[in-house]
Amino acid sequence: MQDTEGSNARPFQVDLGGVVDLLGRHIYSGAHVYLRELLQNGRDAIAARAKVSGQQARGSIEIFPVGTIPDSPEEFVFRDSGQGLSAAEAGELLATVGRSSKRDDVLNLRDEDYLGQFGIGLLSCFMVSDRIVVRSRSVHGHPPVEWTGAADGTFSIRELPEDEAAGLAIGTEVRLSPRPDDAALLAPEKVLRLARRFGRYLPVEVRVRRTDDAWDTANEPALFLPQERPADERSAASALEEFGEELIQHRPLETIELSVPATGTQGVAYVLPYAPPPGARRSGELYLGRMLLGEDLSELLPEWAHFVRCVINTEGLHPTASREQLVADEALEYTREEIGKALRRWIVQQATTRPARFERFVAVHDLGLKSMAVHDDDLAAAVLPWLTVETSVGRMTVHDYLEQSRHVRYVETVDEFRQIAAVVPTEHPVINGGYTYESDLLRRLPLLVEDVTVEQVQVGSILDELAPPPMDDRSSTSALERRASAVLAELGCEAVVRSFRPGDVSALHVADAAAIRRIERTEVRDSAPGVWADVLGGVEAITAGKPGLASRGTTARLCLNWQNTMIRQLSNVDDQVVFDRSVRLVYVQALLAGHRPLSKTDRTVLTTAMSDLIQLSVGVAG
Ligand SMILES: Nc1ncnc2c1ncn2[C@@H]1O[C@H](COP(=O)(O)OP(=O)(O)OP(=O)(O)O)[C@@H](O)[C@H]1O
Repeated sequence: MQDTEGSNARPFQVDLGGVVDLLGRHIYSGAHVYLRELLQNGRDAIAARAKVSGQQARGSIEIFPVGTIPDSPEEFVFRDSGQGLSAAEAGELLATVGRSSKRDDVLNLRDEDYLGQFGIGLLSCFMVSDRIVVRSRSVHGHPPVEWTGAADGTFSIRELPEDEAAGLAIGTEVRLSPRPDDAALLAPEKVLRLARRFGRYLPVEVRVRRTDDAWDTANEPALFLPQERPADERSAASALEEFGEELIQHRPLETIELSVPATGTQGVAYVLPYAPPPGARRSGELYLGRMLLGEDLSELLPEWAHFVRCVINTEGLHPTASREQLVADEALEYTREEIGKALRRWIVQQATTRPARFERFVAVHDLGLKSMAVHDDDLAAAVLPWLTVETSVGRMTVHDYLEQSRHVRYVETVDEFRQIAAVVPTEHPVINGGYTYESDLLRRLPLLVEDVTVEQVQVGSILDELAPPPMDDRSSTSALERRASAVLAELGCEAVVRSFRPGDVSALHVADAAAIRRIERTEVRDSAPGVWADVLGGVEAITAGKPGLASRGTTARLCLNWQNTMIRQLSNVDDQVVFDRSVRLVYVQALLAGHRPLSKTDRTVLTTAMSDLIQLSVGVAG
């Protein structure tokens, strides 16, 4: 192995301009983070001073945006009352990229009392200024010091004579002279906004100087943390609710407290009073050591937690170098799981102890709850009874359905449901399992609720449940079936006659999933040109050629209702043209009643049949 300590060993050279460019373009989301990094250094220095003195003094940060210092209007000044730096510390810490006093370099761990750890934060000031001047007076009594760093990669240090350091209290002052293009980022309004955004919950006082020599305070109580709420329970609850209202711009439906002590994570989840759009991000506010880390909580919240907006502070999780995300480590995974458990616990508890309020919650977040319940048996068992389903006798909760019948019948698709919903006997309603997650949940019902059986109903079998016409009428109905089937053959449909309620439904168009797919293929093939039509034709040929996939049994059926007066009259029509056109109209009407879109052929059938019938009746009348 080569001896790196030999005479050939040389230190790495760092191109400061390149590093700053790297920070600005690839690590930080923008130059505005310079203020966050300064706030964080100030906060850490104040924490370090409190450790040294053993006192819990609050400490303060004062920011003078550009234009607020009368004799130096071009300058931006940031002051903290932290522990300060000696000349030796400034030389070592401020000018060494990657050197931090806040990390255990052996274990490479962040000291949890501090936010910094990477030793790059101060460099972010070079994104807005070509020069950084740090003046500092150490709590340890060292002489005051001035460190000046330049964007060209050079720095100088000098001890400040007391007359020059007059007015420099214990702590550190950072002076920036913004480049003209970046001056707006250091102007009073912007600075106050950034100070509030990143630092409003910091445990140190943060004040921003105004042009009229007054101060604005950036701090606000972190009401999402229990220790910062008013002592009396009522005011605490209403303060928390108001806080949520400001966050989500609506009155939250419910408020859920979150706490994961092992990672020092605490906060609040507000239940949204509206269903978020599908694919909405899990957003909110995430603070690390009470400083804003970001607004995207997708790493910290379980995937299904779309129905809440959270404000969370963590002391124990680790930031990435950008300080805008969390490191995906075990601690993060553990915290996400614990938050997931807390949300689930809340749901289960609400379902069992506060049914009325829970019903309100379910009404808004039905879909979100279904998506959660699909992967979680405990949750599913608790919430399923409260979820609503569409049945052939109207919308109802699963609980109400089970009150009527412990045998659950459902169809797999919305199409199938529409075909048969009108004719299913009311005493055995069928559930529409075609909506997202519904069939999955229904299939698992017997595992979750005692004494329940589930049956997936095929539309064909519903047809079989319908009564055949009375024996006495069989010769008429058989003839009707034969004649109507002949008319419908070219439409890929077969006629059957049954007797069912309600009598005003003249016919049902019944096709199971395979038949519907075949019909759709045919429709697309007929309207698609060239290659695509050939491909679909090929599929047709394959399914027709293989016994297992044979299109026999995938034929759609038109089920004529013998209880319907018009159908009975139809069986007496001798005129073949009138019969033909009428059957076609009944067919299209049944398609429309089943909410099936009309294909080009169907539309032609409809218009031709209508105009023929009109001509015939005009002829009869004339
Ligand atoms: N205001 C300050 N008061 C006292 N020491 C400071 C101050 N600002 C910076 N330092 C010292 O300089 C070191 C380097 O600071 P820098 O902001 O570059 O990195 P960091 O805060 O350690 O880590 P990070 O990159 O995560 O912010 C700090 O670790 C700290 O010891």
